[in-house]
Amino acid sequence: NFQWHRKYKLPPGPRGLPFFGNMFQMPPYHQGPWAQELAQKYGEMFTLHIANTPWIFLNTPRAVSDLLETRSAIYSSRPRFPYASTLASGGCRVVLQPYGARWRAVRKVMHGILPAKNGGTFAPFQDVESRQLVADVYRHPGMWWKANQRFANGVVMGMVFGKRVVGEGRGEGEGEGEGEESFGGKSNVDRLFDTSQEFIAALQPGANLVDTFHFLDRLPRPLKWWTRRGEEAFQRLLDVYGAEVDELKKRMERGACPPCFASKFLENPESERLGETQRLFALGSLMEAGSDTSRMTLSQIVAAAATDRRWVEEAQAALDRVCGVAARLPEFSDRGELPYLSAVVKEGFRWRPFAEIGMFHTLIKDDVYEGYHFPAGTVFTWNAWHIALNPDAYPDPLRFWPERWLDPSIKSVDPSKVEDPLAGHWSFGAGRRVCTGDHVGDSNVWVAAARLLYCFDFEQVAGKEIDTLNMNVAEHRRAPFEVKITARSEAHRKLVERCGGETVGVAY
Ligand code: HEM
Repeated sequence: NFQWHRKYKLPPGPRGLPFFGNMFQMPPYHQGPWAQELAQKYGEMFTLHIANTPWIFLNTPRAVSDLLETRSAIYSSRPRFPYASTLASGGCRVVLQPYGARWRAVRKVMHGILPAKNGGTFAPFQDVESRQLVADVYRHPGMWWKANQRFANGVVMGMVFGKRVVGEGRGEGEGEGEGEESFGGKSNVDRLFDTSQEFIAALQPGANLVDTFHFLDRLPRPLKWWTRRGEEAFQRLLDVYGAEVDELKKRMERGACPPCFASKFLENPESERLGETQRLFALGSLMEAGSDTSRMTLSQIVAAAATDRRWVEEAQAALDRVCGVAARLPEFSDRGELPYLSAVVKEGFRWRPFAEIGMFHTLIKDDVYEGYHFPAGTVFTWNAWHIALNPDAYPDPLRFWPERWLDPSIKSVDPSKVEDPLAGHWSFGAGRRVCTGDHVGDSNVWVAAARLLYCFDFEQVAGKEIDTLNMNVAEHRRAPFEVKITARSEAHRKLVERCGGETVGVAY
C-alpha cells in the first residue's frame, strides 16, 4: 500500500503477477543460471516477490558479507513454513527453526560435540568408509555414484549413531546390525534416508501451497487438506528417529557403541533440557544435512577429474610424493603435507555450488543499506551460482583450478586460509546460520577425494561428454553423468583390493 511504499525501498527486480508475484518465473530446480542472468541484469541486489514476501538476492561477496555476516544478528532467521516446519517437523527441524532461544540451544549442544577442526572422534568412520569407497569403485566402476552415496550415508550413520551401514548404502534391506527392525521390506536406515528425500521434496517451491500462501493456515482445520499428510509425516519421523535411538541406547548399555555424536549428545545434560522430540530431531537433522552434501560434492570432483586432467596430474604427483607410488592410502595425518588436496576440496565446494541460489535467511528487524530500506520479514539469500561463476570474484571461474587457493597471484583467497573450510566461498552458508558440520563435511570430502585420486584415473566416455554446467548431482537414483574410472596401475589395483578387503566385516 501507499504508506508501505513510502517507508520501504527495495532493490529493483523483474515484474511479477498480482498476488503470485514472481513465483511462477522461478524454475523448480537448477535455478542457478536463471538467477545468474537476473544478477547480470540488475547488479549487486535484486528483489523477487514470492506471493507477498520480498526475497532479495545478494549478488556480490561484499553484499553477502555486509548483511549476512556483519549484521548476522538480525539476518539469521528462517521464513515461516506452516507445513514443512510446524506441522511435519513439530517446529524441531534445526535447519528451518526461527532464530531464537530453541535454535540457539540446539546449535550450542551441536557445537560442543562436532569437531572444531579436522579429525577426532569421527575420523575412524571416515577412514573405514573411504577405504570401502575405493574398493566399491574398483569392483563396480559403473556404479561409482552409488559408491559415493554409500560412503556419504555410511560416514554420517557412523558419526551420528555409531553404526555401520552394510550393503549398498541405503541399507537395501540387508542386515543393518542388531536390533534392526524391518518395515514393509525396508530397513530403518532406508527409511531414515527416505525421510531426507521427502524433506527436500517438501521444500521445493510450490510443493505445499500453505508454505507460500500463509493465509491458508488460518482456514478451519477440516478445510486444510494437507493437515493429515503433515501429521503422518511427523509421526513417521518420530518412529524412524526413535527406533534408531532405542537401538543405540541398547548398544550403549551393552558397551557396544563406539563414541559418536548421539552417545555424547544423549549423555549431555544440556541436551536433556531440549525435550525428547527436539533431541530426536537434532540427530535427524544432522543425518539429513550431512549426507547428500558430501555425496554431491564428491560427484562434482569426479566430473572435474574426468573433464580436466591438468589438476589431476598435479594432485596425483603431490600424493605420490607423500605416500609413495601405490604404497599406501593417504591418511588424515598427511594433510599438512598435502595443501594441494585441501585446495582441491575447496575448489570442489566452489566450482558448481549445488545450493545454487543459497539458503533463505529472514530479516527480523527493519534495516537500511545502500539507500534501501528493508522491512522485517524480508527473505535474503546469497546468489551462490552467480557469485561462484563470476570472473570478478574468481578468475577463469568455469575452470576447476585448485591453484587459485594456493597462488596469491591468482586473485581468490589468502593462501594461509586453505585449511579453513569457510574461507573464500559461501558453500557452507553465511553468518550465524553457517553450516554446523563444516569441518566434518570438509574432512569427509578430503579423505574420499585424496584416496580416489591416489588410486584411480578418470576419463569421459566418448560420445557422452559431461556438461559440467548441467549435471544434476542432486539426483540420487541414477548416475548424474557417465565416467570411465580405472586403477592407475596394476600396483594400485592390488592396493585397492587389499584395502577394500580390510573393510569387509568391520563392524562398530
Ligand atoms: C559436505 C558438505 C556440506 C555443505 C556444502 C553444507 C552446506 C550447508 C549450507 C549451505 C547450510 C545452510 C547455511 C545457511 O543457511 O547459511 C547448511 C546448514 C546446516 N548444515 Fe551443512 N553442509 C555440509 C555438510 C554438513 C555436515 C557433514 C553436517 C553435519 C554433521 C551438516 C549440518 C548442518 C546443519 C545442522 C545445518 C543447519 C544450520 C542452521 O540452520 O542453523 N552439514 N549446510
